[in-house]
Amino acid sequence: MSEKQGQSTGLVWFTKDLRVRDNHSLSKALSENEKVIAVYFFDPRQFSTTKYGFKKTEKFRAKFLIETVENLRKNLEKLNISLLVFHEKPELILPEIIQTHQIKSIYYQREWTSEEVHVFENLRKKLPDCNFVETYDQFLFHPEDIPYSDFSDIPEVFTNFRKKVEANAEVRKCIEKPGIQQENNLVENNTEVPTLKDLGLKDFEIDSRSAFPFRGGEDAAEARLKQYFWETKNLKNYKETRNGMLGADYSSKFSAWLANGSLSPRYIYEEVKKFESEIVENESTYWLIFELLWRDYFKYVSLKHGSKIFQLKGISKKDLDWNNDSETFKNWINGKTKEPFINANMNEIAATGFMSNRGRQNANSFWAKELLQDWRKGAAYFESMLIDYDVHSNWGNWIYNSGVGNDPRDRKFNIKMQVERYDADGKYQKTWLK
Ligand SMILES: Cc1cc2nc3c(=O)[nH]c(=O)nc-3n(C[C@H](O)[C@H](O)[C@H](O)COP(=O)(O)OP(=O)(O)OC[C@H]3O[C@@H](n4cnc5c(N)ncnc54)[C@H](O)[C@@H]3O)c2cc1C
Repeated sequence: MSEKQGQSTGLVWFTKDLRVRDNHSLSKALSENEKVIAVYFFDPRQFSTTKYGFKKTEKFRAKFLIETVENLRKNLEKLNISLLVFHEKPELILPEIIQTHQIKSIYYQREWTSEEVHVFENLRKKLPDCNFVETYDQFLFHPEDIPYSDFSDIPEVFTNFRKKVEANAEVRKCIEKPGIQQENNLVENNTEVPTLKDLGLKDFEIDSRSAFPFRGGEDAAEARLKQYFWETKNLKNYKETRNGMLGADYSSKFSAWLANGSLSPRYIYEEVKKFESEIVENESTYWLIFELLWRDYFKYVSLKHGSKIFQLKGISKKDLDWNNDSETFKNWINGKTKEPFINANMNEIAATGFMSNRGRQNANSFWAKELLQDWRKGAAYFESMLIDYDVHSNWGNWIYNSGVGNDPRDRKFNIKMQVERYDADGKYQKTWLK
């Protein structure tokens, strides 16, 4: 339905699409309803302790998320849209909101991994009269636009996927930020954004060595893009610097904002195209889009293979022998292995919630292919710690680097050679082995 329903109120349920710009659920709700309100849930399940004994979400991502939701609330308020915020399971609160505000339709980003689907399915059962409007809004290349009619046709090799997508699909244009609504669109809102303490976590100062010294939220994301592209023009050297490990500027650092949806990949794409026409078009400008295609690819891998990405065999048919030694795990996470380079990386993630792509590949390969430990425990630890945790990118990269995914070469990283190539002067290790 594209016309406004008489006096209807639509609810935008924000999940991992925490932005105002280029947000399809928000735009759709505004175009189809007289009034629109919004809601966000800090779901306690996301802050519980895992079977491995650590938090599902550690303080780094939690703080970033709090900042993101505060910023979203402010930006929505400027449009006269209220964001209700709860620290509770959605299925316990949504039915009441639906009733109080006489909501006919709920708009949200479509997800397909098991935990998210479980919540949505539960709600559909509880609210049979409600219209659930789902939109894929996390991709660069929309699922309806890629040249595969069925997800089962997605190739197992990234290059085959990339080439066909690049030749046959286009990135959809961003939609503009919505206009300001009438003041009577606002509703009474006594809800509060929880603190780290409310989520069972301790407050902390950002480590001065952090490669990710940024705040959460759409405003910070756009400021970072402006700085990386337009002020410093770092984008034009991205391909040469992207394998760096120290400082904020060797790579874009877009991942954390992309992961919670405060930055749209289509917006990045449009800005790259603008940069190419106004400043320079080179291998580096292309490479950022190339990396965003990797991001898409892991989403398509999980759409194709479902929960296999969380299972020991991954998407392979390999029955490998995996160990499960708790002392080895402790040494790995505490930076006490025999490899100083791995230790430095593990110290970095423990102190900041961030690790470079180079570091992640090495830490993963060492855990799974050198120590031969259950790769899922390593992936779960990264899920806990990473400020930019994304279910598809994390588990997809982990199966890829552990030999149970879609790396056609099944590489094991030679740590000594990696050090020679990426930390020959030892600066990175000196920074993180203090
Ligand atoms: C074991 C392992 C776990 C990972 N877990 C995550 C995760 O949970 N969340 C996450 O966003 N990325 C993950 N990555 C991918 C990658 O390491 C990060 O996206 C990247 O380091 C983030 O820094 P950046 O934004 O500066 O990247 P840039 O080099 O600036 O790249 C730009 C964007 O491209 C995408 N991208 C780049 N490399 C990859 C990749 N290998 N896979 C998927 N997307 C990529 C990201 O969205 C990134 O923000 C993981 C990689 C490995 C090897």
